Amino acid sequence: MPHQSLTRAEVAKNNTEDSLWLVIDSKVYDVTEFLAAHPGGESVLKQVAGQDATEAFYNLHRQEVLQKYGNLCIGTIEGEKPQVIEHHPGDLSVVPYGEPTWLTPQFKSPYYKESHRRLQRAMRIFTDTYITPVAQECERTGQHIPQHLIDRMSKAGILHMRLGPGKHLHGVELMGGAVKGEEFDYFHDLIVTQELVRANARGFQDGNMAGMTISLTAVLQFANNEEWKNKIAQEVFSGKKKICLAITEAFAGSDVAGIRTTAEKTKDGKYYIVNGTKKWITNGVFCDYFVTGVKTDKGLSVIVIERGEGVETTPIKTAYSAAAGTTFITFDNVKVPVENLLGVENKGIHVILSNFNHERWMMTCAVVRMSRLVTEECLKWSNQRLVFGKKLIEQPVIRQKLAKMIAHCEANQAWLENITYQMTLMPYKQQSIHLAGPIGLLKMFATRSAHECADEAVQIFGGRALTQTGMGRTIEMFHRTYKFDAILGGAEEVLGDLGVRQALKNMPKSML
Ligand code: HEM
Repeated sequence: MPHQSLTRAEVAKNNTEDSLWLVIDSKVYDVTEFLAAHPGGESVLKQVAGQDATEAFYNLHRQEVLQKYGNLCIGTIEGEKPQVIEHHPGDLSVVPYGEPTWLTPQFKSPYYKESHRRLQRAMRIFTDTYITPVAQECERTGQHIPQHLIDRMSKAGILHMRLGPGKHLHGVELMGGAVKGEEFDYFHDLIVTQELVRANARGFQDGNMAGMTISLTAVLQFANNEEWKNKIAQEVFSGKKKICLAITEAFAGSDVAGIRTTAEKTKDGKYYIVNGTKKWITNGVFCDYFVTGVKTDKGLSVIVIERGEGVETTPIKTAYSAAAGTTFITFDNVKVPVENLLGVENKGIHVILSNFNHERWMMTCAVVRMSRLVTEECLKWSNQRLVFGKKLIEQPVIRQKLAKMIAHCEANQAWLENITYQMTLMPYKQQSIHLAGPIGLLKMFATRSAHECADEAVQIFGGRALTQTGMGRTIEMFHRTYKFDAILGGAEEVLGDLGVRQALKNMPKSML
């Protein structure tokens, strides 16, 4: 039926299961054929046949449901204009606190320049258009990221940007010229991470090349052979090959020095023979290269192992989607050329530690943004949900919960931006000296905040926060997965301790 102008009287006539129309936000929907397929059942629709069902609908559904089922819409009520704001790719949230202050029109920020704003706009459109639909599908099915999306991200320079500022960005076209590679700083880096998170799929978020962000950096920084380094960089940045970091073992998590995988040199000194296992390796299932922590004769070393004979990867079932590609790896007499060593033999701890700050900072960017998304969901839901005859938000106890969540999000983003600003002014070595502690404390606090936000959000959403589809699905996912941020990249307790120990190094020797 063509889209038409209809009167409420005409709608009212279509009130049987043979022809069942209803009005939602001044638009008319013919749900006759949809009755049997409606996830909420037939009877509820029959109860509002021929009537205005706007209030009932928004009490139970997200606006996106109407966008998805747009084909059921047959017209608009004569002389009326729909009130509901539809989301278009690239749109900023209109929910208070739905965006950080620098993206809120009435506020200013000293940190962001025009190139940051251009990049943010380009990343938001890209994420909304290309990443979110794939992310949602993969999160649900557990499929790994498809090659076509990797290729598209590679072309847009997103894979390059994920590694943070550096020479690898020079001369690379980034998001159609939104920012020059030479100008790319840690605020651009923050923007890329925070925009990608909005795809709202925690397992996929890690499945989307998280392994690369923490392992290719080590190759670029510590490879001993320029030609070999460029080959790997080219293969990975073009999306043809995948790479991940393989440090953690059943025997050693945060205690990196405790790893047991061994690499013994052959008699001719040309190869390492690697034996051992790795656990919880993000992306490992689909990777070609493994930047691996091993025990050599006098200490810890890091070598790049290529998938081949003796390398076996099996998926590990975790609390988040299999889209992350979390793996158990077995190395069984794997022959690795000694040229694949990164940095200096037995000094691998430097290679591993040098990566940590950026990883932890990136994880903080992500969890802080995700906490905001959850807070935004709670604000929307409380303003839409009717219980005990009034909106949820009219209950003071709900407003208290929202206040706490907002305060955590704002505090974390402000601290994050402060640290990011320091990072833009310090070379990487200085960052390790001065910022390892503050970044550790920030990540610890951000995941404690995530814990608070997840807990309050579940109480606000009730049963829907325990359901993987429908209104509460974002809350259910966040509550199930925020611990990944609290454990990966250094557990909260380890990072808190690091922060205080680093601070103590700067305590004056004399008593104060
Ligand atoms: C064009 C009209 C409608 C469409 C396309 C639609 C679609 C859906 C979808 C996709 C769901 C699954 C949950 C979700 O994804 O959010 C759902 C659930 C539900 N729907 Fe509808 N719906 C429509 C109208 C209505 C109306 C008018 C009512 C009530 C009068 C209603 C009552 C329900 C109920 C009770 C559920 C279960 C929700 C829960 O327990 O969380 N639906 N609907």
